[in-house]
Amino acid sequence: MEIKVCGMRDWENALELIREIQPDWMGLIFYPKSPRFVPDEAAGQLAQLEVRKVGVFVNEELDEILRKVGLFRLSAIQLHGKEAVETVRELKKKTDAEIWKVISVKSEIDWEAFREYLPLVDKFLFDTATVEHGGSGRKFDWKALEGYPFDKGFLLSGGLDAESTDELLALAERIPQFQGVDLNSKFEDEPGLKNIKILKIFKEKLDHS
Ligand SMILES: O=C(O)c1ccccc1NCC(=O)[C@H](O)[C@H](O)COP(=O)(O)O
Repeated sequence: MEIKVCGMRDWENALELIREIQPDWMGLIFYPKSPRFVPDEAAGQLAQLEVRKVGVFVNEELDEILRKVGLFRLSAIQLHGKEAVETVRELKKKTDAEIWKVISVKSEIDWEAFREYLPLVDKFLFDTATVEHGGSGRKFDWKALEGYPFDKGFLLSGGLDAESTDELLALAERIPQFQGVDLNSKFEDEPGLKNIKILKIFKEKLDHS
């Protein structure tokens, strides 16, 4: 199962994460209202990290997204707002980076609303719907995923913690398109600073269950 660790911004913490966990993806948040927001000044260090980086954007201008892709050497773009299909189509014409569309879940999911995104995106990512958009530390009811109708792979996020591994592995058995997890606030000592020991426990439980 793939692991994305989101909301990184501290250089030493990021180096330790890569050394100890080797995540498949590291998430950098470019939503100015987030307590995990990464400023341009951090690019000099973070762009050099030897890990695939995904930039998280909420209803951002395309030019600004593309600027960050270059500045931070992003491998993927996570669209975490209400980005319309036409916006995603325009973005896809302008970048080789992967594009991920977030599906924010309140209760039931209107799958047909996402069908048009299929040819344009590399993954979906499910998260709990909240006014802050992300990083809520809250799970949604994963029963909503049981009817997932597409072949496209997806990541799951929203309040995942070190105790979630058994349930996650059971879900992956039932839904093969479930490719990986996105870990954030439940693994933090403070916003933007991850507790590597707890992440290690999570990874070991996932690998040895
Ligand atoms: O984490 C944030 O501060 C954030 C703010 C606004 C949009 C997205 C944000 N995070 C993006 C992610 O992909 C998180 O990992 C995801 O929301 C899950 O977070 P958590 O519920 O804390 O596990």
